Amino acid sequence: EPYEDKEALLDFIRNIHHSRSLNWDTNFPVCFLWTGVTCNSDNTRVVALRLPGMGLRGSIPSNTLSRLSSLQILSLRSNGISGDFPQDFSNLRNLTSLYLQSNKFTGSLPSDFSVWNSLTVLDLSGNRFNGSIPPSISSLNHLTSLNLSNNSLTGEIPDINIPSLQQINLTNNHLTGILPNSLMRYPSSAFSGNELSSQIAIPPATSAETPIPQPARKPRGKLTEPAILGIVLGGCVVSFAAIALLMICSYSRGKNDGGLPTTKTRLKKKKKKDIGGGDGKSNKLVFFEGCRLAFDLEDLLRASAEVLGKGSYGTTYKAALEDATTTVVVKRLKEVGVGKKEFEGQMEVVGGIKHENVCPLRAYYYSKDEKLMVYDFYDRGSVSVLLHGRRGEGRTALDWETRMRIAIGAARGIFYIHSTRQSAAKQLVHGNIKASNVFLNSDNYGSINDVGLATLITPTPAPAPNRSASSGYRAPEVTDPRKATPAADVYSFGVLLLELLTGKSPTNSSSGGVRWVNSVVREEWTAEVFDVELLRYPNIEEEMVEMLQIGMNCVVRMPEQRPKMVDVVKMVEGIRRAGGEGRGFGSDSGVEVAMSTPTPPGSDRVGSSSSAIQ
Ligand SMILES: Nc1ncnc2c1ncn2[C@@H]1O[C@H](COP(=O)(O)OP(=O)(O)OP(=O)(O)O)[C@@H](O)[C@H]1O
Repeated sequence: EPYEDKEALLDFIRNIHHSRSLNWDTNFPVCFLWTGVTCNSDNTRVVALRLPGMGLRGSIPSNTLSRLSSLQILSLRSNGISGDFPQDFSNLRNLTSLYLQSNKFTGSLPSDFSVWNSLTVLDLSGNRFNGSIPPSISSLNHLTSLNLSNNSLTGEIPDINIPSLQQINLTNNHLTGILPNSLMRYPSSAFSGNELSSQIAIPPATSAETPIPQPARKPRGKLTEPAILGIVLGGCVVSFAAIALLMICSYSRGKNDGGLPTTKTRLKKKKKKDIGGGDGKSNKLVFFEGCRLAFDLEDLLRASAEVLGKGSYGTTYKAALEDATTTVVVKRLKEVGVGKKEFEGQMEVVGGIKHENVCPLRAYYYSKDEKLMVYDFYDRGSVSVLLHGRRGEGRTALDWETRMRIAIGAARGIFYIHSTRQSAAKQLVHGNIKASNVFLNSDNYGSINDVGLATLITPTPAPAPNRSASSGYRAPEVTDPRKATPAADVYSFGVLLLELLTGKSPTNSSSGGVRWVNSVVREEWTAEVFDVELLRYPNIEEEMVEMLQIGMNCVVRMPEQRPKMVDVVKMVEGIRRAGGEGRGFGSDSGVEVAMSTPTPPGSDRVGSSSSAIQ
């Protein structure tokens, strides 16, 4: 814990009015749970404080934030803070980014800027600062962005000769005189709205900031491969899925149904040789309780099937029956690295899970040569498809509400999985959390698929473009996915959150996605980091910033420093609560829901520390 910084933060918040509630509870770990606070890697110091739009009012109490001497990023933008620029901020010598824009600061700018010689971004726009621009500002020789627009600054513009400075905006002040030579290289619109002598022609622009280029979005081709495979393999696949299902169902139903017509028996014999490996008699499709698959062999004979995709664990098929109401997904596993007993034991645990945020496993099949799993078909596709499918082609954007529900549902589902026992001695872990394994349940909340597979299967490289499909989500300490830990799932969930926020898939560039977010967050180019599709929704910025912080907490490098899933659920549910606008999410009690769900057969619940934090 950063004890001294914690005291400084408490002194600050107790002495300033804030209309939005903050979860700065002294019992919560500052570095993991406190809204807006980011710590260094060993959690001894606070390095960033971001409280945009928290309804802060009045002046900043002296000798509070100035004690955060390791602070690098300070954002208090979009509040109603008044009073002078805090003199004691001169103690914040490590500041790299200072965002105080859109407040009600008055008085003159600090006279000696040289104390912040690490500063790269300075935004004091949209306040009521007056007086002149201090020449000492030109000593900030790391500055890349300076925005003093929309204040009441007077006097001449000093010589600001900073080679690193890329953006400058001094518009809408009362500056006079002529523009110094050192600033001639910037667009004249950067100085409009002043009373400068007519040495330069000033176009009537309102914002003069050089637009930050949007990161190029690569076309996402995730759907094309299954489509192509579907076409290429169509013929044989249709027969495979239909025949496989036919055959396995005939095993399971043959006895009950009192025999099969001749034609089907012939098929049965054929498949027995093909996939049963001669031991077909003892193998059958095992349906789980609650499975209402209303198909029979006739239907299956006519079923059309297509490849949905090839993953690291095998090939996934969609099998649609002719009645147009029954569609199932069959996953054909390869390289199962465990024996029949262990496989069946695991399937019983997974099949026993009944939770609204975990996709149900309907049935499985095991023989020496063939291992199949049967799931419901989700016709809207995975979260990966919803997020990245058909970008730029008039697709329906995935709205913020749904992204929040995906995050909350996925968190609850993972927490439930972690609360289930794989065996008497072992907690169940997912091991392969990623957007293509999350679907929407009937309430549009996230639901986790592929439970229990990672630990069973010897991973083999999936075909491109899926080759690195899991690696962008994989925690750095995981070398063998079969040995994933709960903390590794937390990491992968963090990547999923960042993906929901940025609209960017981590799958194409190994951990590049996260590194990208990290670098952008450091600069707090907020509008840049978030998915452009989200910019159209009003009043969600604070929620996005909060989700971003949770994501960042989950992807810290050291596994023991990541929050536990029980806390993640509360944090994600708390995003909306923090907004305090009465727009909650149902019971908003995923933890409690999970805890009170009946124990799945064959699995004991692991105790949880959920009561520790309320
Ligand atoms: N029940 C389902 N309903 C609809 N689509 C599904 C279902 N199960 C899987 N898919 C989709 O089929 C495709 C292939 O899935 P599969 O699980 O084989 O590979 P993956 O998720 O890409 O990788 P991995 O094998 O590592 O999980 C994915 O796009 C996935 O989202």
